[in-house]
Amino acid sequence: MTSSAIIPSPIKPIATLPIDEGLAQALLSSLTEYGAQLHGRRVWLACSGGRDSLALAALCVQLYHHGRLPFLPQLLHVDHGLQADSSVWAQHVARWATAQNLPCQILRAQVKGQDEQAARHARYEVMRAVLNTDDVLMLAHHADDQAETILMRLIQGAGVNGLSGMQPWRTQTQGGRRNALWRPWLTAKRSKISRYAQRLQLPYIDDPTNEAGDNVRSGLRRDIMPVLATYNPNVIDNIARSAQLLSDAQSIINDQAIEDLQRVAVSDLQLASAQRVLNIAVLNTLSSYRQRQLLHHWLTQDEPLPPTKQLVDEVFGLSRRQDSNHQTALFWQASLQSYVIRRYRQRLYRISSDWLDWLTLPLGKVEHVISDLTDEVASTPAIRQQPILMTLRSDTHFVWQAKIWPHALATLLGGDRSSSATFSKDMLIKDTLSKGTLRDKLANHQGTIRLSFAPLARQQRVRTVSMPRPQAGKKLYQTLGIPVWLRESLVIVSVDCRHSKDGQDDLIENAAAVPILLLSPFDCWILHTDIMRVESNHPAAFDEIAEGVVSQIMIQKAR
Ligand SMILES: Nc1ncnc2c1ncn2[C@@H]1O[C@H](COP(=O)(O)OP(=O)(O)OP(=O)(O)O)[C@@H](O)[C@H]1O
Repeated sequence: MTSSAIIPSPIKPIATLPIDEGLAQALLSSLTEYGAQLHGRRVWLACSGGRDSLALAALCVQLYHHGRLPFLPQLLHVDHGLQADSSVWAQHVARWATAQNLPCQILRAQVKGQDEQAARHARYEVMRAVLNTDDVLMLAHHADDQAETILMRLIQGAGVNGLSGMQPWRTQTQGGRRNALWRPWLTAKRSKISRYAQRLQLPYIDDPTNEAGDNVRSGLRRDIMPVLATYNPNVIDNIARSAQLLSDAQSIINDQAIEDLQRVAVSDLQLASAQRVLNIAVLNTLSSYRQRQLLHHWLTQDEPLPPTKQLVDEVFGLSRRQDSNHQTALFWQASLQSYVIRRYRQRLYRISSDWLDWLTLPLGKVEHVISDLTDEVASTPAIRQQPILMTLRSDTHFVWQAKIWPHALATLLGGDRSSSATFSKDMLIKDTLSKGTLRDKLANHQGTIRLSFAPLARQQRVRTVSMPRPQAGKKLYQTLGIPVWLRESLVIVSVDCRHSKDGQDDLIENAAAVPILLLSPFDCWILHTDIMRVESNHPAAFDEIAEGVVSQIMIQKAR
């Protein structure tokens, strides 16, 4: 309730007045249906002070007083501060609650904008801040509200989900906290609630805009619903029944989309809400209506509101393209954050703008010195489990750490004698360099080994063990299948060796750092060098040497 209202007559206690059995049944049967979810949870009631929510609060008081309701909800009233007298309404609700022995909290919302939508948004925001995880918030929406909602959505072109109307029970998670909205009166008619409120002489606040007809909802209420009732007096119940049927249909669609998504999502490239990836080839095995449904579901993950049909159609179109132009980027400003949807090769990416921004942050140079690889690799299994962890890039949203496993590194460099590697000494690359060279030192683990991590320069030529010759820039990205947005996030890991001279560590003369690995946040490639004992047909044996670990930092909103 946001507009000027009429402040009503005196307040009377209602606990012992007669109960409306029809309305009580509506509430109690919803209580039975959601009893398991309600068990042990704190229940609040959002009370505008209007007829419906005051009547629901009154019924709760009465049923509780008669021992038919096991809890008494606490009232939450939101003062939108949009009208000069809104604080007077707030005081009125608080006084009524006190007279009924109902706990009540008055909250002040900061509304950005003037319309109903802005007020509703601000209202839920401020109420959510009060709710603890798993709390339940009762709303007084009723069958007439439901019918109006469905008609409104119908003329806006909603799909099955929208035409399912408001759900009697809906859980929502935001900022890491989960709570539930409960609408126990969706089967109760407005006319019944009005009669009940009058019988109890409830001092509700009358909001004249409800009947003014100057917005879509009140226009439908005033002009359309009475006309529809002349065709079928059960119009409200019938629309509610259609909504229920569509709600069941939506559940089936959701189950199907979840099942399809499990097959089509590329799970090793998922990064919570930052990056979600689909395999287009698998997507194409589904019928086109299931593909569209899956895309709708895929886009909506991590978001409270679905994308438009137009966006789903555009993403569908993108997934169908066969050409090698990967420049198309579809932008989606969703409720919680914005995303870009892109296609690269046979994959579809939904990338959050936080993640895209993070991918452009500069990469620092970092080093790690291993004093004795054989010590780090010592044969106890526990130590073998300890990776070298290097932070390559981090901000308040994401941290990228490279994990290097010393035992795999030792094996790769050719000298882990404790390793049970399948490679024999014979497989070491032929020793053509003189004693005391870097390779020799690495192979014998004399002195210390320095690992350095530096961004891959665009013109830097690199040869992975599966490439016949070194490549740089675009050619390299294409060979390795690195999408455009990951190209500033490539790191070269190099190794060089110091040897002990009079107890001092010194860099070996002319022993330049040798690049051994190329890392991206999701991949690791072993590079071809003559110091390593890996041959191109055996790269898989060293898969375990390194991995990129990117963690998403969940920023909890301060309460
Ligand atoms: N200012 C408010 N403070 C707390 N809850 C509210 C407020 N406004 C609305 N609500 C809750 O949201 C529900 C739906 O809002 P809506 O705007 O349709 O209600 P209303 O017509 O203003 O009030 P009512 O439903 O109480 O007659 C209400 O039934 C009530 O539970």
